[in-house]
Amino acid sequence: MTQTTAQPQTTAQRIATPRHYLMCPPTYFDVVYAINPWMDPSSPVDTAKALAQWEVLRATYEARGHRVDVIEPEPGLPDMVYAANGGIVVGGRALAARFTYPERAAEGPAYDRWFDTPAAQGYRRLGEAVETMEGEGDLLLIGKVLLAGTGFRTTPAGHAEVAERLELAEQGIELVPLELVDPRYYHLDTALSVLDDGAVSGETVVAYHPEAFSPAAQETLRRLFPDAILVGAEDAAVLGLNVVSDGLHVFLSERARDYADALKERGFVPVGIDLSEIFKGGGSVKCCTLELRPDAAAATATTEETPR
Ligand SMILES: CN(C)C(=N)NCCC[C@H](N)C(=O)O
Repeated sequence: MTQTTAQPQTTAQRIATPRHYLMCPPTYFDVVYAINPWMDPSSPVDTAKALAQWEVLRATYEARGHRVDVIEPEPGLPDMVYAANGGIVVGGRALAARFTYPERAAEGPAYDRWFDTPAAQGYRRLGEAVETMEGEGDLLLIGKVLLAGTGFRTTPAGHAEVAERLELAEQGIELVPLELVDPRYYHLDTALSVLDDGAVSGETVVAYHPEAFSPAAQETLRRLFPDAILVGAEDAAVLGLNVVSDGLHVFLSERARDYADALKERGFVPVGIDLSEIFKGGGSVKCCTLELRPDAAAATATTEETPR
């Protein structure tokens, strides 16, 4: 069970900061192969319903003031809706994914090409990864730490390539590997939510399902985040941890009830979303959302150069 208490556990001020997201409509979404335990090709998918649910998610972000860009979906790539897997963008540097399974291989080049479009102006296109690396599925930034999942998809060599090509050391970012051990939680973002990077509130907050991690990774998480929200089996099993947070609003599966209560106690505003069709492919809110993080230094320089 998710650990909750009756009283608010924080005095920290939660403040939403505007984000830039990339999403891909589920126009060609289907479950025609099984590469994770959630996928059952014999169970029918209602693509029109998936599209309607996805539109609600997009509109919900926009209503909260976030910018959403959309990548053109490609026929024959039914998992392309899971934009978070398409790459990783930190400090304006964009590295496209290299997928584990051949069924998704063509998504890497598709996401890479998007970084050459006018909407991607301001982001530096680094091309595709050479090593296996499934983007924000396994790589979650919190402040100056990049939490990096491994065990099922992204490899340690993929982590090393990310560190080098995104120039993490130069950006003052430390990569922290975390081993996943339960095949249902095959990507880091199915087992851990980044809720607050502490930039505004001064309090870094994550939530995670401890049993999804190796004993060593659990120890690392306890050390880094002693006040984390621990999410129980029931909420984890509806992919409740697969959330997007803007520092105040936490967009998550409407089925993760205890987790939503725990979020309220910590001063967040949970925003429940129904993605029941997209869930059939083994993903939820976060999977549909790639966060694009501009180069803060370049943005500051541009602001300073702008005549008043
Ligand atoms: C949390 N994220 C981004 C994900 N978990 N992605 C969903 C990927 C689903 C796809 N069928 C696959 O197995 O690759």
